[in-house]
Amino acid sequence: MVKKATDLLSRVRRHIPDGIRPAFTTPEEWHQWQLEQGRQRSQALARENQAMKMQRTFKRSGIRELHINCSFDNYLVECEGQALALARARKYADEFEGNIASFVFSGKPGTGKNHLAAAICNALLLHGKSVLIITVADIMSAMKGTFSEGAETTEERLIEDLSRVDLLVIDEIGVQTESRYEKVIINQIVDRRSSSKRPTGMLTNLNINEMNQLLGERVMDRMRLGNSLWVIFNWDSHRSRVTGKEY
Ligand SMILES: Nc1ncnc2c1ncn2[C@@H]1O[C@H](COP(=O)(O)OP(=O)(O)OP(=O)(O)O)[C@@H](O)[C@H]1O
Repeated sequence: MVKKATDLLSRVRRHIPDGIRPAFTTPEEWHQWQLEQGRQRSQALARENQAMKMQRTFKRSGIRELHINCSFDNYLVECEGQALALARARKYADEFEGNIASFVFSGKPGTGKNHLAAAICNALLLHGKSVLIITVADIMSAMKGTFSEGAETTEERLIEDLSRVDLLVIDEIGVQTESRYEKVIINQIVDRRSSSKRPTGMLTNLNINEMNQLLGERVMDRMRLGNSLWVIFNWDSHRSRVTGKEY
């Protein structure tokens, strides 16, 4: 078997142009290469299954329609704050691999918090990561749905699913009326994600003190793990200029 593989490899090698380095040169390297390919394929499949499950549960994929084409390149910079927010978001995406740092984008409506969060997620998707941007309201209605008769999933499984996405961005923190259940669920998600070294993004109109008050010190402390990113979006809303046809 090894001899056959060696013969085949030496025949193949004769046809490889000079200067091209093959992925494997010995039967052992070939075997390792095949194992690695298999591992990558099964990871891709698991990711795809998870994305489909998310789509079924939340009735949509990781990024909402309006933000599906948001990128770093189509974020307009007209003030220093925007330039800094853009640079920091871009750096966050570049340094995502193996990083446990979470981020909080806080500030006025329409300033591009979702835009830059979607740009981060779109960049990560290109690198095969799983992402989900979801509002607190959507999380809560999915959670409440698990209590109804014949529900496909359980509260525990839903929390587990939300904890496994490579980057989960929770939007509209502080929009809902404050409820104890909501606080407990966010606490559990952030806790589980941080203990499995997965970062969480948060988008909010609240300031840091209000976030501390709403979510509690436990959650906010976990959000500060590692080299976490906090950006304040304090310029004017861009919404009146959106036509829906720009990208
Ligand atoms: N600097 C910008 N360049 C280009 N488009 C922008 C910029 N800022 C915001 N937008 C666009 O304006 C719209 C509103 O922005 P976005 O949804 O990111 O706001 P937000 O800060 O998340 O607001 P809210 O707090 O109300 O959820 C989006 O369509 C977004 O793509």
